[in-house]
Amino acid sequence: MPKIAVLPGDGIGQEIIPEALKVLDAVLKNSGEQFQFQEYLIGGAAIDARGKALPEDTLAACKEADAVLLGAIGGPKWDTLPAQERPELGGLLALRKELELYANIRPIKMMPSLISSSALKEEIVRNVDMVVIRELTGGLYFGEKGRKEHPKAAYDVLVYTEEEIRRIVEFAFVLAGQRRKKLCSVDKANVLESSRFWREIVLDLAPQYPEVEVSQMYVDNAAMQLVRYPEQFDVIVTENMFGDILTDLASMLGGSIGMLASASMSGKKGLYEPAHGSAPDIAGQNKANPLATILSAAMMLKWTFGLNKEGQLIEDAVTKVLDQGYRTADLGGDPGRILGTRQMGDAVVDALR
Ligand SMILES: NC(=O)C1=CN([C@@H]2O[C@H](COP(=O)(O)OP(=O)(O)OC[C@H]3O[C@@H](n4cnc5c(N)ncnc54)[C@H](O)[C@@H]3O)[C@@H](O)[C@H]2O)C=CC1
Ligand SMILES: CC(C)CC(=O)C(=O)O
Ligand SMILES: [Mg+2]
Repeated sequence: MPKIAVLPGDGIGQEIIPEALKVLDAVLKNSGEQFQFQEYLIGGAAIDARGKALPEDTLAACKEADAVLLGAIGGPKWDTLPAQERPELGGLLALRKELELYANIRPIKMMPSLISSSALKEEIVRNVDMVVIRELTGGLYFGEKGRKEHPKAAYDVLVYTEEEIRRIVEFAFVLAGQRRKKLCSVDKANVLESSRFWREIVLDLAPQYPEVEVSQMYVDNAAMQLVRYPEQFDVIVTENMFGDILTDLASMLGGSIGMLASASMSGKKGLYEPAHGSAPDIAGQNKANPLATILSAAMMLKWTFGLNKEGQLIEDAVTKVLDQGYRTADLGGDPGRILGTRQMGDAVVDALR
């Protein structure tokens, strides 16, 4: 039986994961598919219970599992720990590296019923339909970091090997070939040597994908273009930190960070998680939007298990609930139709029936 390691993590991670499990249970029951779900600790919860952010049994279970479903990690309680011990570097980033999840896929698509939730005007966001491919196990987040004395200083090194760039750019070319065949590589090649190297590799690979129209854009311009004219983008491929920042920005085109699902892949194996964090400001209040996690679970069914019909059923159920006017607080809308986290999970389950 396929195994799914479930890692709720911290803050709203504890509230959104049960909703995704509820929805998965409903859709899998109808289809007769069986999976084994097992929960493990990660992040601050693991530090508190076990003294480290990524305990051995969690890592072993994630390596053995066919897929990992994760909520979110981190929070103020653990912010004063040394960087390597924190839930972020010691937990989630260590897990991504251990599982070699180099390709992070973040789809941003305007759902017609959420146009009024977007941060931008209708005519700008109406046709937004893009995927950001973020390199996830290299770059600035994984380079050497440290402090120096005399004079006091701190550093984080941005380094990429040729192989790391090649595999993520190839991944993006292939995906672009399956979509509208437009790839935009985002970098800072006017300043960074690693970006100049990245550009060379993009140009080297481009002739192998003649059907894909490729462009290169500086990251500062890309941030502006995402707000000015987002429908120009089909697939974006970019460095780890650039992708982290640009996708939080782009999430608001689609209505809320609470809608942005993600898959982090290495072959068929994947870790599925919402793009947002543990939202300490609303944790424990039944206010978090569980839809990014529910949509990440749909991505899991499609990308790891090839259950396209079941994944699509979940996506259609989410669309139906939103079309009916139901919202979580982050999406705004009619105050009479604002649901809590659990009630939104229930509404998606109802819509599956
Ligand atoms: N993948 C992960 O586990 C990530 C973890 N983090 C960690 O999370 C903690 C909080 O980080 P922040 O910078 O505040 O980012 P965040 O994404 O947790 O929250 C930013 C803002 O978005 C709101 N928000 C986020 N998700 C939401 C949802 N599902 N529904 C409604 N509103 C939502 C929050 O209430 C907050 O106002 C930090 O410890 C950070 O390191 C941050 C990003 C990703
Ligand atoms: C722990 C963070 C670096 C994670 C994050 O912000 C992200 O993956 O989007
Ligand atoms: Mg982020």
